[in-house]
Amino acid sequence: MIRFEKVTKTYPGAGAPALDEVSVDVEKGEFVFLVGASGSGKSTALRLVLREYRATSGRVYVAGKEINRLAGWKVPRLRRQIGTVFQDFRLLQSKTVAENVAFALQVTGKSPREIKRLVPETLELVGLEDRADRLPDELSGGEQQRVAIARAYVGRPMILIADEPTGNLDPATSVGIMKLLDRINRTGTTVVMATHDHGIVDQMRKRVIELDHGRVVRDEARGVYGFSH
Ligand SMILES: Nc1ncnc2c1ncn2[C@@H]1O[C@H](COP(=O)(O)OP(=O)(O)OP(=O)(O)O)[C@@H](O)[C@H]1O
Repeated sequence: MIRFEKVTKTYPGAGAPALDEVSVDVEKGEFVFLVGASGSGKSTALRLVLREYRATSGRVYVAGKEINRLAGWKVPRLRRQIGTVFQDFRLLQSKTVAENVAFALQVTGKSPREIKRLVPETLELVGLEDRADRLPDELSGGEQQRVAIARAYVGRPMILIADEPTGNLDPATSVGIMKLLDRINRTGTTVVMATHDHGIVDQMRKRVIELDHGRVVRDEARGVYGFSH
């Protein structure tokens, strides 16, 4: 589903590359934690998958397509197949929960009928059916992150990318968010999550890929966060 072949990304003006000849292969339906110290290249790897940047060298494949070569006008279609969740939720503050989730479908041109079906279904999946008409600032952090996950998932993407999704949440709330991501993964969605959260990684026992100065230094099935951090 996601394949990096000797991918190097050097930001303009930077000395060392942010990613240095990274090769990894993530199969459809996998759940992968991306770990490593701050600055090790995790976000850069995720942004390459979204074609926010192009690799300086090497190849990035998403669903079999080499996305460095993708024409600019095809990038929105690529991104529609990838849901994204971030540490800071990024909800539209003037829209209700249901409107935030619906908006993700409206911009992709889904019909009002489809939207009417998918939004309540997805809010139920994330356990927020009774919050549909609230505004984001009337919700707890954990609830806001559930809205963000609903918005990321409502279009049924092939891939869900989560960059520090539990970074602003307490441990108990984080566990709930992880259960939700696990449930989404079980529907067949490939999940890649960058995190500093030792507790979560150790508890979930999923594949762990560790980056250090832009290089893959560990890739383990059912791994733990690691001992060196
Ligand atoms: N837009 C950018 N322009 C220049 N350098 C950048 C840019 N984004 C990241 N970098 C550099 O690339 C390296 C990798 O950064 P990246 O954000 O990918 O790391 P990270 O592992 O996600 O870190 P964190 O855990 O703090 O989010 C760092 O040295 C960073 O300073």
